Amino acid sequence: MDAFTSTSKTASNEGFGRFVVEVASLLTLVTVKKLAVLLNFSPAEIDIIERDPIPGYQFLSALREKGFICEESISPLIDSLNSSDLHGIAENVMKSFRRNITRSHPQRDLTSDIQGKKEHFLKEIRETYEDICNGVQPVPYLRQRLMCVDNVFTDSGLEYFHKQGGTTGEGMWGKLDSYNSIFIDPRFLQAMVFLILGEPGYGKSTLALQYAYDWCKRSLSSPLKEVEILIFLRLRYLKGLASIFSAIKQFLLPCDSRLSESDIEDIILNCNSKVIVLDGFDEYLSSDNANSDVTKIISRQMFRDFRVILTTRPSSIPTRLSYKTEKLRLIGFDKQSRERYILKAVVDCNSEAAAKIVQRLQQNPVLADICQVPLFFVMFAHLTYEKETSFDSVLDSVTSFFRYVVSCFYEHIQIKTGSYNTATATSRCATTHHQLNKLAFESLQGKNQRLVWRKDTLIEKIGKIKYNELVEIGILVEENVMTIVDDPGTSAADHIQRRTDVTFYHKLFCEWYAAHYVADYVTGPYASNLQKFFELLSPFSLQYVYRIACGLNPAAAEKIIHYLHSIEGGDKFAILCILEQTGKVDKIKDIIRRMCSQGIIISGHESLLLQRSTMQLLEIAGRNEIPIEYLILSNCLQSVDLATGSIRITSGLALSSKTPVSLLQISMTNREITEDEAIAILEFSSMCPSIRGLRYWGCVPPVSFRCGSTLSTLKSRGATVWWRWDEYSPRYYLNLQSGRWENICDQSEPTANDFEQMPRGSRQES
Ligand SMILES: Nc1ncnc2c1ncn2[C@@H]1O[C@H](COP(=O)(O)OP(=O)(O)OP(=O)(O)O)[C@@H](O)[C@H]1O
Repeated sequence: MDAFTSTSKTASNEGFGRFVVEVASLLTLVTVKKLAVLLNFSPAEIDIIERDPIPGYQFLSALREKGFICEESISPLIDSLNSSDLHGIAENVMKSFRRNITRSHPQRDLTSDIQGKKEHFLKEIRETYEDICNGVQPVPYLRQRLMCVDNVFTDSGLEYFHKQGGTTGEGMWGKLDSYNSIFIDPRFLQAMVFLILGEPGYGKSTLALQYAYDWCKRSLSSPLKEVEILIFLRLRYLKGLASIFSAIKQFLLPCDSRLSESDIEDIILNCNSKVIVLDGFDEYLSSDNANSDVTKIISRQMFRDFRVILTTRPSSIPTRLSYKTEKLRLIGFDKQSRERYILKAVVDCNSEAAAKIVQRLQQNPVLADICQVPLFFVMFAHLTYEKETSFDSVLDSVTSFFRYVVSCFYEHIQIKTGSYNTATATSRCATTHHQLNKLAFESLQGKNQRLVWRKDTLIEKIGKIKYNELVEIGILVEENVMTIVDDPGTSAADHIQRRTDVTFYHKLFCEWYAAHYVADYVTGPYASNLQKFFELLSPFSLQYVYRIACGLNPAAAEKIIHYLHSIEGGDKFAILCILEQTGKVDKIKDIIRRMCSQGIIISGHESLLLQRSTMQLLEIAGRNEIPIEYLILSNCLQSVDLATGSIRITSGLALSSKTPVSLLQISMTNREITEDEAIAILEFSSMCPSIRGLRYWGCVPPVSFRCGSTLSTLKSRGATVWWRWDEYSPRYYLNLQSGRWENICDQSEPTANDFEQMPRGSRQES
């Protein structure tokens, strides 16, 4: 029994009765009928209400009988008023409830019963989590088919950063068995803060929600069943809120909860095992000041006995993190995760239907790479299943994928409303959204990202028609939120207010519209100081904005790629942008030439998409006879196939011997190279007419090579073969006559002992 029920049984009915009478006068017949339908009243029940001389009273009595309202809570009534956009009435109902019920419970002393309050608090936050967990929408327009996170969540792989270099920040990523490992793996016994990183759409919020679900349901398989309290907060809503207790009250408790912020503080102090999940630091960045509670929590100046899970994009890591922080990252969906997702969330275990979806994905390798990103894959899988048609083969870039997805949304809604024809679907989808594009761009700027708007403000900016359309499609999502108004002079009854806020279905949709703005702006008449313009949006935090802008407009691509090429670390990114342009590279040949002249690296740590894009860049270079100064294959060698003249890298992609590379470097610091591999690489190099140099780095090649014809081919071409352990060790070159290594300084041959003594184990990449 909780603190409220223990006293409410003795509470006078008077207060509640007065409340019912007051509220009955606020509810007209039209309102009552609307609410009754929302609350699933039967036609017969509605008929009785309609016939009553005071329908509001009859309706409230029925609500009371059905248990929808009682002295403890009137949430269903408030929620249905809010979802009918009757916010004014909802507020007045709340005021009446507070006025009458509080007055009729003068003896209610919550502080005297902390245990009761705790139970009540846990019950209330569990209910909130249940609502959120049951509202997962894999595709925006499928609102009628909300799913429970547990029915879609696929444990796709979490890696943790294993520190090796003390304070130097060196280390390696290793895979964890499951998302629950952070609570049970002995390596994390001391860890108090878990920083979970993930690129856009990689599933940070979904994972955070799954933790909330496991705790809420006390899932038997979850270590969270032992945890007494779990606080789950989405940081984007906490902007401007300094107090965590205020945030908990505002976002986790029902609007009519009688627990105060200080109650919450007491309850939390009195809990034993505690976890707090803070989702989306990247959307909170601007509020990251030393005085905010969130900052204090993640730096462990507050809630020290909490285990903290913080999710963010890799480009937005908090500066004030506790030294007891473990870094983890989400790695996206591999083939197995994708298949598991389809079976679990799309086809209801129908393996034949699942195979069809997988087959469609495999038909297009670029699409398969894009679908490493769970957000994209999930939309692909559901749309493919829904539409029963193959995805068009022109889906060869993120831009074309997004364009297709958005057009599916429009098409769907038109079919639903009976207004569908291909022409209108396409033209409505292609309609320019200048205001929305601008708003999206501005909302992503700098550290002041702002991804939630008030409904009225947004309507004012983009117009009611467009607004309604985007809400109907599901690209914009309305949310009822409770706010606490602390302005001087605010009466107690007005302290808590409700309003409708709006956000994008997913941040990537905001980036999609912002990309349109970028593409238009940089090719428009006002594009004078582009450097300054680009600095407004960091390309590294918002890669999709730039990639999509390139895909939308080749002229914009030219400018963006020029800019990326001029900034540190922009080259790799520029490759992704180049590939968004679906093959037309004439205008950027000079940039490709410059990139190739500076050398290209393919690393095993990179995403499959980046590897594929880099490979495509090499192909473009080959087709256009652009020489590549050097190519480093770093920790990504899989095998060498001499029959086809190719090197296969770990992602499964192949490098052809026709690639016009001058110097090839094989860096292997993650494992030893075998003798057969080293010889095969040498033979591969002899097959590449352009190769003038081969370098082995960080590995121990064979003592000698006995492949006379290969060596003489290389010699006749004037090629040199080098070997070096690391930048501090001696450099050896291969005598192409004898097939033996010689020290470059004194021509001495390394002894067998020298080879033996080479340190083994993982080292830093060159
Ligand atoms: N592990 C998963 N299991 C099932 N679905 C997932 C998973 N991860 C992501 N998804 C799907 O991808 C969508 C996007 O994921 P989510 O919003 O969690 O990404 P995010 O990393 O938080 O993105 P962002 O950084 O852009 O906010 C989800 O709505 C969900 O449909």
